[in-house]
Parts: sequence; structure tokens; C-alpha cells
Amino acid sequence: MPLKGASLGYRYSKNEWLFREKNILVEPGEVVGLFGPSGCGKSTLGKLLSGHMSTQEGRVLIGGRSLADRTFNPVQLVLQHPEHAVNPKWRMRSTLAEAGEINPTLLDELCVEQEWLDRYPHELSGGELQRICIARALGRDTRYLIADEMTTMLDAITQAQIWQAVLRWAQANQAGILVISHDRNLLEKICFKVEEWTTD
Ligand SMILES: Nc1ncnc2c1ncn2[C@@H]1O[C@H](COP(=O)(O)OP(=O)(O)OP(=O)(O)O)[C@@H](O)[C@H]1O
Repeated sequence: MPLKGASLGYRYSKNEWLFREKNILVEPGEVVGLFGPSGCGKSTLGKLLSGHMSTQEGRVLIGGRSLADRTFNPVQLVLQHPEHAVNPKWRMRSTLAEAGEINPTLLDELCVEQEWLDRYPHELSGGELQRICIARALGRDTRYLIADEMTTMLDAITQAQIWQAVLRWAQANQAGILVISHDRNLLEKICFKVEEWTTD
């Protein structure tokens, strides 16, 4: 069941079209990079593919069916700033529970300490919070991850640790990943192929 963005077009209010006729394909188990100049629309595309924003032109399909036809969202989006993605009034255990049952091995591989789960978001570092957001995104029903500058704010060791765990999860579950990043080294290291965003 590939994730397909077909002939996508998007414009913010009455602005010019940011892009039109944009196509993207991620196959199960595939890691695809997306590289392009700042402001070209990569994050917007990520939000369309994950159903965080509605399409204006074109369609997002998984195995030929639209995201809206499903009871769960199999395409999870993780952004750069985890503090915007969690409820500040919830302890991490409740945040994590949003994804249903989480595989304890995954938490171990992401180096999430049990003690963090009793804390509130402001009691964790950005990197610790991001690991929990990633664990939440990799729930049982997730088929695709859109990683939009997901590890940009982290040090090199943490970044490597996280990607190792995420790539292992993807391989074990035959899940696909779209990696949006300005870090060409990272993309070349982890992706099967890198799509260059071209403004036609
Ligand atoms: N909510 C919004 N309202 C109006 N314009 C927006 C909105 N969100 C983004 N934009 C504009 O749309 C364009 C594309 O933004 P987007 O975040 O998708 O680009 P990007 O390629 O991910 O950029 P970067 O690499 O800098 O993160 C930018 O010019 C941005 O200013």
C-alpha cells in the first residue's frame, strides 16, 4: 500500500499557488528524502500527506484509498519542535497513551527512561520530549512517518541514536518514511532516494 500524493496543489488563502501538480510516492519500507529551498512548500506537503491540512487540488492516497476513509491515521507527522505537539498539562504517560499500546522495546531503543513518563513536558529537555513524540508517532497502526526536520535541533549522537531506532522500526514493520531535511548528509546516509524539490 504505497503513500501517494497525486497532482497536489496548495495556496494559502488568496496567495499565489505555492505548488501545483506535485507528485510524490513512498513505498512500504522505503525511506525517501525531500530536499529543497526554504519556503518552497516541503512542510506544507508534509501536512497534506499526513492529513493535517486538507488538499485543495489533487489527492492523498494509501493503496488507492483516501486518508479520510479510515478510522485511524496511518500517516504520522513529527515536526521539529515537540513542545508544540503535546498538551502542556498532561504528564508524558498520558501523551504516549494517545497512540494506544506502545512497544516497550521501541521505548528502550529510543532511550526513553521510564521516569520521564511521570513528568510534564516542561520538565524534559527538547531531545527527551522529541523521543517521546516519536514513540507516540510509531504506534501499532502507523504505516508511514513524515519526519519534518525531526532531529534538526538535536546533537549528533542523539540524532544517530534516534534514526537507528526509527529505521529499525520501519524495517520491522515495512513502514515508509518521508524525511524532510536541509541536512544533505543525513538524507544521503539514511534514504533510499532523495527527491529534489524543483519549482517548475
Ligand atoms: N499558515 C500560513 N499562511 C500563509 N502562508 C504560509 C502559512 N504557512 C506557510 N506559509 C508560507 O508558505 C510557504 C511554504 O512554507 P513551508 O513551511 O511549506 O516551506 P518549507 O519548504 O517547509 O520551508 P523551510 O525549508 O524553510 O522549512 C512559505 O512562503 C511560507 O511563508
